[in-house]
Amino acid sequence: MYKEKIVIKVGTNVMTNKDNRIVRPVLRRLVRQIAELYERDIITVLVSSGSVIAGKEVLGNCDIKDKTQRRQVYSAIGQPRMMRLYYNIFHEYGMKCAQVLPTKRDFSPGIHRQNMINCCEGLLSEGVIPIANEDDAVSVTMSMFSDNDELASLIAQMLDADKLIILTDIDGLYDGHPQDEDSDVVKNVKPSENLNSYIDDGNIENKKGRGGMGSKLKYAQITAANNIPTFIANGKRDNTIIDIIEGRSVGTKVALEKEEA
Ligand SMILES: Nc1ncnc2c1ncn2[C@@H]1O[C@H](COP(=O)(O)OP(=O)(O)O)[C@@H](O)[C@H]1O
Ligand SMILES: N[C@@H](CCC(=O)OP(=O)(O)O)C(=O)O
Repeated sequence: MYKEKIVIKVGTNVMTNKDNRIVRPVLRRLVRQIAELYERDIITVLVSSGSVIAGKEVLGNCDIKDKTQRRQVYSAIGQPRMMRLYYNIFHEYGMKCAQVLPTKRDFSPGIHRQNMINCCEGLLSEGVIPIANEDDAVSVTMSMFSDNDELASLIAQMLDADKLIILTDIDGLYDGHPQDEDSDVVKNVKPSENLNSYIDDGNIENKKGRGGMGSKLKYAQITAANNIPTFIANGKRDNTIIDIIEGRSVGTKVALEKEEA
């Protein structure tokens, strides 16, 4: 019914500045491109991180010592804040959005998975953009995704998307340390290639989000192996999504077939 159905994942690092504040123009640029695609009959499912950092904006430091409980609390506070931001911006563009908060259980074969499919397909059929995030408030241990890169990959596969675009704060996968002058963005990657030696996620404990580039590469390769071309690209740049859709060489493309250089 639409010409194309794509899944876009936006990470915490994309939407925050160095002071960990959410940067509204970044969200506005993202929604502007989703609205432009909608006019071209391309519908988007958005997977957005940000609830934990948004909760920190509201609450500041908190006294809860347990890490899991702290994440639950920050996220429960921050998720409606994220949705208010998105709701208002989509509204400015004359569009509607909706919140979908799955846990990993919702992807096990059976009724939960079918409920998810029904909900997402129903929203899309009404021209409403589903905005998914892990339900961090209740998802702990067994029901947790490794991060939203995994959630985005599962949604793309579940809905048989035409493309998955993983937006982060860097131009793509680099073939060495990203800050090293000799490192370049790897343009094309196959699902079977082992490029783990390129990954340098450092001290993951101190990160704002959860995933790291290792996770993006892993889930991009899993998604691409299921015949869904997947892009890892810079969401801080102005027109990244439109450039990818129009076939320009942007970021790292992970796909079964490599493009000619
Ligand atoms: N080989 C690599 N190429 C690009 N980025 C890398 C690489 N190794 C590690 N990284 C790190 O991965 C980060 C992006 O992942 P992450 O922090 O999870 O972002 P997000 O919040 O967008 O999910 C980059 O900012 C970069 O520091
Ligand atoms: N679900 C969490 C984000 C988890 C996550 O995967 O973060 P990121 O690596 O920034 O995409 C949140 O909304 O804060």
